[in-house]
Amino acid sequence: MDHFIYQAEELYAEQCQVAELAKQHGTPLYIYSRATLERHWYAFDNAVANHPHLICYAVKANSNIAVLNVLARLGSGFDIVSGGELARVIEAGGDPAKVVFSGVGKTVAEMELALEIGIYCFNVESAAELEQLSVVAQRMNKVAPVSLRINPDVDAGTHPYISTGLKENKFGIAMEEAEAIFLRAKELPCIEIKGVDCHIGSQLTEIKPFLDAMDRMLALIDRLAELGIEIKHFDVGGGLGVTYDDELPPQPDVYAAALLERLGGRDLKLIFEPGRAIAANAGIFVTQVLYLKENSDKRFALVDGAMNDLIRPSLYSAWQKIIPAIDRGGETLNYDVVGPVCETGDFLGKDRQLNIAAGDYLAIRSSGAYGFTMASNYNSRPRAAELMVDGDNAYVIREREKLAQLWQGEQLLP
Ligand SMILES: Cc1ncc(COP(=O)(O)O)c(C=O)c1O
Ligand SMILES: N[C@@H](CCCC[NH3+])C(=O)O
Repeated sequence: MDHFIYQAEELYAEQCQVAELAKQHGTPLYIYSRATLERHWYAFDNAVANHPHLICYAVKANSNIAVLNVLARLGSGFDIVSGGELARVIEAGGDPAKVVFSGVGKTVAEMELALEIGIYCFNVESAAELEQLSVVAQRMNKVAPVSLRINPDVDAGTHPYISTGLKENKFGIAMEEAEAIFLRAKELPCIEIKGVDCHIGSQLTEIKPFLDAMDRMLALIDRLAELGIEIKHFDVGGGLGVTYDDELPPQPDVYAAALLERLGGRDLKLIFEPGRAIAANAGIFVTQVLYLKENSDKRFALVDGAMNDLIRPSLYSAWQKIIPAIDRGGETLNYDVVGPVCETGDFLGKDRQLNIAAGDYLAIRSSGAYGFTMASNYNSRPRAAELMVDGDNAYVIREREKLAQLWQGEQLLP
């Protein structure tokens, strides 16, 4: 069920009219739906209800503390990749005992913070990181719970920039080295082996690469058992895709059922790290048309939102649906929807059929994940405001940045 639908010609976010919210709060503006976030989270949790599991929402997708808090209230765990994300989880009321810490470049300070707070486990991505973590844990008189992230070398069939499970990618430990590094981990007194993990890429729309990865990981788990290394959990990572256009990715229940079948009777807790599948279609990005302009044979809609607010189209040539907040009906024209940033690559969508006039509001759909979290202040543009709707209430969950925040922390020379 979609919570961003038209009632007559007006687009609604749950029971709030989008154009009204835009008028009231200004644009550019992110709007998230609480009901959608919750429904998406439960889709994962219910899919594995009969098996020991933990759903660790990938904070990088959308890290607003109100979003994290909504999920924490459901009992969600969190997948983090920095000390900053850990701090957000704590601020949002998340349970550190349900946090997994991924990432190829954890610093000593981040390790210390996570050990101090007491997280569920570190997803260690190299032999060097394991040694560093062991030193830090020993110094702090703590035991670091770890999983080793293994690179299963499967082709996720997604955009090269968001594919992570191939040998040539920087992520994880090569399968050939896995056993040796596990044996080393077993020797280290301040390291406790908990599990294995993998994450092969993002926006996967087929189940096969997940199953290929799982087969390789389960074979590894069996080999480790022969070496006397007991694996308690298997973290399958995130990566399940969403519908931006006409993709038909497997739903979480179908995906989970396939994984559970492959798991056989193994006594392994399953951890999932979904980001996009929970947040993307729980959000829209709203922008106002400033000007319409025609150059030779091209028509442009210049809007007040830009690549600094939503970089996916510019960075990955990602396609996201663009719809009017109030549908005028009638004849449409072909537009490139572009922002005010001084880059040719600053566009939100190309070749879109729209019937619009200056002043109209447009909603860019599927913007709840990797939208605001990838925003910047490029061109000294204050970052957008964020709202969360909950039924017929809308809450400001992040104020629009003020101009003075642009140079906060900067200093003139004496
Ligand atoms: C280790 C890890 N886990 C989870 C995710 C979340 O991925 P997605 O948003 O595709 O579910 C990512 C990002 O791709 C990741 O790198
Ligand atoms: N930022 C990417 C996803 C990257 C996933 C990070 N591991 C996107 O917007 O599609």
